[in-house]
Amino acid sequence: MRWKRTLNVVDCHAAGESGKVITGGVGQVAGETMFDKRVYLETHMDDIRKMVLFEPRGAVWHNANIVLPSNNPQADMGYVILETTEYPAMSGSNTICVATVLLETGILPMQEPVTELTLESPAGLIRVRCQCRDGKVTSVRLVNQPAFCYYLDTPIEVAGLGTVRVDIAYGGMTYAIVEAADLGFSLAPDEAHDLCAMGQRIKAAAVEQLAVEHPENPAIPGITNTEFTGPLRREGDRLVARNTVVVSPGRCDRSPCGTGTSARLAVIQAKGQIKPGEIFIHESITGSRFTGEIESMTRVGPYDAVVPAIAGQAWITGLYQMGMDPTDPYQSGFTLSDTWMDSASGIAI
Ligand SMILES: O=C(O)[C@H]1NCC[C@@H]1O
Repeated sequence: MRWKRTLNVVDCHAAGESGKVITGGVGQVAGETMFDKRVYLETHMDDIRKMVLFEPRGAVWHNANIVLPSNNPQADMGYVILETTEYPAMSGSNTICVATVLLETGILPMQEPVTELTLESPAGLIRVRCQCRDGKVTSVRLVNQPAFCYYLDTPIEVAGLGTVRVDIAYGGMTYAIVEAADLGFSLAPDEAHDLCAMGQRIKAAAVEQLAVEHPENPAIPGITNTEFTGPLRREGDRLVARNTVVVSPGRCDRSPCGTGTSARLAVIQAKGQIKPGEIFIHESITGSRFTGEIESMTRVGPYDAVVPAIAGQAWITGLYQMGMDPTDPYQSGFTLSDTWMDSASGIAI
């Protein structure tokens, strides 16, 4: 056997959502910042993302992260996030997996009961506070880059559905946010397939009808996900709500989605439904939970923005080497529209 590439992979999930962490085997990635490295990976090394996430090695619900040394003197480590259709600037579930793997595999030293880290994501520095006990990371709380709303309660025309009211918000990824009940959904697990089909149509209409551009970095991808939200309710002194994010190319996030939670915090703050410091429990379609909170308010270009903090837990599920045999016909992997909903049936995208 002679592999032309060998990656060291730690399989992990945060609240049910996959977040593989690639700890070695990628080699040099050019660029000063993690955003530069993200661009370099996308333009020169995208075969790695396809190898890891496309079939036959990956699946539509897989995500991955490449851990890289950071040039920022404030950062303990950097990482670039790889998803099935994009390289997001930020991801909550993936960041929780990265912090957990860095500490639980000893790449960075763990201090009990609390380890503070600063990680450089493509979106910028992320401060992370990990609760640790007996060698296990029991909670990761990250302070995300600012989240803000591009549009609130804006009507769009969706093929076959008519007029749908959406909020468009950025939380590290850009979301078209809709009330699930407006479209007849309760966010039950058996609705996942129908939510994905409808979510993709809403996203396509939003992309076509509502322009977005991140004011500080126009290279950040535009609207790529639809977030279906359940009603916001009070339980004691906490706000609680259910949601599901339909991640491109059309599958439900298994976790409550950290960037989706950040975007929702921006929306409910703008609508006067939450104040800084109040605890917001966001529940996924699988029943898993993240805790959200607005740390402070800020501005991003012309927009009022929230600085969101998101907390959740991750678990390592495997540790192995993934290889590429030079005679393997699927060097760039493939996708099939049975599970890769919006992909061409047949072969690689
Ligand atoms: O937690 C999040 O932000 C995400 N989970 C998978 C898709 C998003 O990156």
